[in-house]
Amino acid sequence: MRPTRLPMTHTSLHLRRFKSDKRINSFLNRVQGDSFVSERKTSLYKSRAAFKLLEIDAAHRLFNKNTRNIADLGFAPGAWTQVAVQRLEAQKVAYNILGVDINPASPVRGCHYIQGDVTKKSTHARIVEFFKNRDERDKVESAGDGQHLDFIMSDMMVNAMGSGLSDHDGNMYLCSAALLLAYNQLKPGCNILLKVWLGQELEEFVDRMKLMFAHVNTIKPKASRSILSELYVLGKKKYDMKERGVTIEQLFG
Ligand SMILES: C[S@@+](CC[C@H](N)C(=O)[O-])C[C@H]1O[C@@H](n2cnc3c(N)ncnc32)[C@H](O)[C@@H]1O
Repeated sequence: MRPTRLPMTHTSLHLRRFKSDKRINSFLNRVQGDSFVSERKTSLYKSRAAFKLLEIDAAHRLFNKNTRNIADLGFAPGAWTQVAVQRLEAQKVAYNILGVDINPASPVRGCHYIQGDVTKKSTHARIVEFFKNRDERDKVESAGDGQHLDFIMSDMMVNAMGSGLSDHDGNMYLCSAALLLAYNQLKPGCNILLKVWLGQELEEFVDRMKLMFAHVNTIKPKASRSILSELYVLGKKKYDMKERGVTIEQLFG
């Protein structure tokens, strides 16, 4: 009998990372017993990541009438954008959501997507251009020094196979790139949500965030598997960097 082939879902793509049958079986056992994966199969979300964001939103009200311009960094396959759309449409908020991912992806209906590496200056320039054009079209004034973003969410994670960095180091690098975008483009008073990976640089990273945000919370959603070193950090109410005298050098060395 021919072996049953798994469909090419996100899960099966992950399976390519496991070399032995033993590791594949142990992964499958874990995933098959995971209620959030079962829930995803019956929901419309593109990945189980949606449930983490739904949980954080339920506790912190991330999406509201003041979150019009949103950058979704590490967008693919798009579940976080789906959640944002759902939450904003429920509140009748007009939105501009731009998904950015280093890998190819399809945009979510009503939103936009660009393929780009968030650690590259050129990608930041494309993000700024997108929101600048949207604000001009919608006749919305930018804040401070031409800031356009109302919320940044980043679920970015390095591909351990290709980056040559450890999960923690790679993740810290991505988070710094997201924080730099926030320094330059997030409006004062606005929030950022970042996926972080436990490790030795995390404390220092959170301290840096405290120079930028009035409140910084560390969150472990139930939907994030407990065995993973994954956490989320929410920076709330960005300070006005100029007014506070916080320089880019202080933050990024
Ligand atoms: C956990 S997945 C994100 C899942 C997504 N939040 C969702 O709801 O569907 C992490 C994503 O980060 C992306 N990523 C990793 N490094 C990146 C980089 N340098 N720039 C942009 N995206 C990156 C990966 O391609 C991957 O799609």
